[in-house]
Amino acid sequence: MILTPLTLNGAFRIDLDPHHDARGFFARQFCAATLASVGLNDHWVQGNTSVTERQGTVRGLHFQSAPRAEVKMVRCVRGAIFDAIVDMRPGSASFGNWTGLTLSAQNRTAIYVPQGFAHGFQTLEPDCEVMYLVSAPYSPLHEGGIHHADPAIGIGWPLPVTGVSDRDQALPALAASGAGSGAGS
Ligand SMILES: Cc1cn([C@H]2C[C@H](O)[C@@H](COP(=O)(O)OP(=O)(O)O[C@H]3O[C@@H](C)C(=O)[C@@H](O)[C@H]3O)O2)c(=O)[nH]c1=O
Repeated sequence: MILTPLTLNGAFRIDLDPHHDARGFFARQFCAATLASVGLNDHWVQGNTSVTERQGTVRGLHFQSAPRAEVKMVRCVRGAIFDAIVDMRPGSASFGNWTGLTLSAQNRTAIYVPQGFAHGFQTLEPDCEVMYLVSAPYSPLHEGGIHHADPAIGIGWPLPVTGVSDRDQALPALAASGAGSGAGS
C-alpha cells in the first residue's frame, strides 16, 4: 500500500504497490500493519458494496455522528467514480473544505476518509460497483448528511448530476446542518 496525504489533514490516497511477474501482479489492498504504522485506523467492522446503474448519479454526502463516527476506506471495483470528502471536524482549520479524486477499476486507487468527514461520490460511467470498509457499525440514529450541491462547499462534480436518492435530495446545506458543533467528532 502506498499512502499519500491529501490536502485535508488526515485523509489519504491509497495506491497499490504491485509485485509483477509473468502471471500478472499481486498487491495488498489492505494491510493493518501499514495503516497502524502511521497511526491510521486498522480495525474495520463492516464491508459494504453498492452498485449504481446510471452515469452521473451522486450518493452522499454522508457521515455518522459520534459515538458512531466512522473511518472509511473506499475503492471502486467496476467502472469509475469521482469521490469527494468534506471536512466537518469542529475547530478544524479546513472546516467546510472539500477534496476529491477519481477511483476506478483501472487505477485501483482507494481513499482513506477520516472520522468527522462527510463522504460522497459521483459515477463517471454506467454500472459502477464501489466497495468500502467502515470502522463503526451502521447506525440509522447517527446518520447525517450534507447536500451534495451546497454552494458554500462548491464540490466540482465532473458531470451533470443525473440522479440522487430522495433522502439525499432533502439533505441540508452545511450551514443549516448544525455541523461544527459535534458532527462526526
Ligand atoms: C449504509 C447502510 C445502509 N443500509 C440500508 C439503509 C437503506 O435501506 C439502504 C440504502 O442506504 P443508503 O441510501 O444510505 O445508501 P447509500 O446512499 O449508498 O449510503 C452510503 O453512501 C456513501 C456515500 C457512504 O459514504 C456510505 O457510508 C453510505 O452512507 O441500505 C444498511 O442496511 N446498512 C448500511 O450500512
